[in-house]
Amino acid sequence: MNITVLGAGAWGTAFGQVLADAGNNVTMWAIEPEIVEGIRDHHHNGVRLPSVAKLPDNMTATGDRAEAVKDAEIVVVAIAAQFARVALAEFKNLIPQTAIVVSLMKGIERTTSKRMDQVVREALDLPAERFAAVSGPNLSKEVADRQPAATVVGCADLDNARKVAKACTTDYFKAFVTRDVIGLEMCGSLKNVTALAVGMARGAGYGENTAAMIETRGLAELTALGKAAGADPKTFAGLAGVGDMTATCGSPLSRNYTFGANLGKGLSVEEATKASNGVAEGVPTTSAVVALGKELGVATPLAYAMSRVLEDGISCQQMLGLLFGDEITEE
Ligand SMILES: NC(=O)C1=CN([C@@H]2O[C@H](COP(=O)(O)OP(=O)(O)OC[C@H]3O[C@@H](n4cnc5c(N)ncnc54)[C@H](OP(=O)(O)O)[C@@H]3O)[C@@H](O)[C@H]2O)C=CC1
Ligand SMILES: O=C(CO)COP(=O)(O)O
Repeated sequence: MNITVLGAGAWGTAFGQVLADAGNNVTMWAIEPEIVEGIRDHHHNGVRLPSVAKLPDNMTATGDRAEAVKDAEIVVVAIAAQFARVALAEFKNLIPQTAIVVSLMKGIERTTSKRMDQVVREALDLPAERFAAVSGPNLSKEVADRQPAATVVGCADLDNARKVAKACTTDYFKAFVTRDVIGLEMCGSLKNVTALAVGMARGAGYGENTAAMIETRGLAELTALGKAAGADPKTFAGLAGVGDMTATCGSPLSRNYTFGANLGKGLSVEEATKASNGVAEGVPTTSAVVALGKELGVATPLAYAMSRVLEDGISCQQMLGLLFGDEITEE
């Protein structure tokens, strides 16, 4: 198949390699000429994925939007979530009417509290059956190293989910399918907020008990919010839920975990942003989750506590103190 990936960041490029390894012709679109030239002329993305010495031969790049998508059967979107709407507006009349559009993004739009399925479909005026989300425990560097991993492809039309899953299946990358797009979106976005908190606790020197407490309460929070948004509770126990929570909250390869760890070590939000090796989606997503919780009538103590860290600079101990009320409750 001809597949175009919009955004040659770490995950966009690593997923592009998966698609190329699966036998597809892959075109990466990027704004920065340095990235385009690197991938097109040298099969290397030295800016965002330097660990891969040589990207596959069936992977090229362009900075021209029309050229990028003109023959695409699948268009994959891997742009930082807060910029997706603006970036996609430029592709609205260029993407073929038959193409399936796949989002790899894990974030909630801060200005609207909308999930990426909503943002992408609104920006491109796309029917539900032509939108798919991909979410799972997929730290980009490990996937780029071709370490065994699995993911979940969600689409309202299960045949289209299968088409996308087949397109990204290799001997090291396995894709499952689901109809639960909302569940995938909620898992991917909210685990980033939890990873910020776990990272912060680790950076402050706390151990396994504290990390497990935050992860478990984070999972409870994302399950409650996801259910209220219309997700299937089963999704939270799967790869995109518990799976991604485990990977992201347990690895310094995660930008969200590392951002949190830097806060825990005493860096300011500004300093942690400067130190970040790519987008930490949990940062802008945190306040969007708090707003979404209010909209859906679901308590979001973890997201609220992290929003106080990000907005008011409260300490790790103060953040942890906000996770629980004073009264004794059932778990
Ligand atoms: N890295 C990972 O392990 C995983 C990441 N994800 C998700 O995938 C998404 C992308 O992540 P990743 O590739 O790692 O992030 P990076 O930080 O490596 O790259 C961000 C990408 O967004 C692009 N971008 C930013 N602003 C704009 C804009 N205004 N217009 C167009 N493009 C823009 C960047 O382009 P430029 O380089 O030109 O600035 C770059 O391609 C995120 O939502 C992330 O949560 C999901 C699973 C795994
Ligand atoms: O989503 C991820 C792994 O599944 C990557 O997490 P980060 O965006 O925090 O690096």
